[in-house]
Amino acid sequence: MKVAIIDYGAGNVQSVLFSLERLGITGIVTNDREVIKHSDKVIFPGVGEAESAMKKLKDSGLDVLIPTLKQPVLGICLGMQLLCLHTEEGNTQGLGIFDVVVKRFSNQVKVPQVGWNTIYNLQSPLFEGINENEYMYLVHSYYASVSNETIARTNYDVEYASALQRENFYGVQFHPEKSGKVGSQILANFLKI
Ligand SMILES: NC(=O)CC[C@H](N)C(=O)O
Repeated sequence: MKVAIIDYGAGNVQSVLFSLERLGITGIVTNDREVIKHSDKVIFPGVGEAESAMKKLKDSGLDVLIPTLKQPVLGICLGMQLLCLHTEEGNTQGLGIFDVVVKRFSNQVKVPQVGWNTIYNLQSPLFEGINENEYMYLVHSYYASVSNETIARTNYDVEYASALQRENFYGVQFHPEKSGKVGSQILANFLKI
């Protein structure tokens, strides 16, 4: 199985690579559009700030490629946010895969959320065999609003979409690669889709 990890200079590709290796898969870290296009699965990681990350994506022409992909694609954290319509972070237009806007948590809570929180209302094959209210690791100041594409929810300041799916596109706000055994199970489920 060929799993491409999109390398656009704004992703935590190494921890994703290690988490795949623990599952017996050697990921291909690449920004080569042909390699990504012909892979069996695509992981779109991301850490950092949306505006500069989107610029890096555009500089490498990956903003045009990603929406055309037909194989399963998993956006992680900032990767998921960039697949949405828009994020308030830097007033950044997203790729518009998910019909969702990304907003900033209010100042009623400590921002960014850093640490473990539960995911619940689990749907989709991504969470097969995963119990409700499992703890996952999160680091973020912005969140995707709940919509009909929501396949998991988390509550911090507000109830928000901690996972999204539309057709072959999946997104998770949490870091499965940093969420222990349950995180590995979610990645294994993605690889089986
Ligand atoms: N860890 C991250 O990359 C966070 C993504 C985004 N900057 C947010 O704060 O929500």
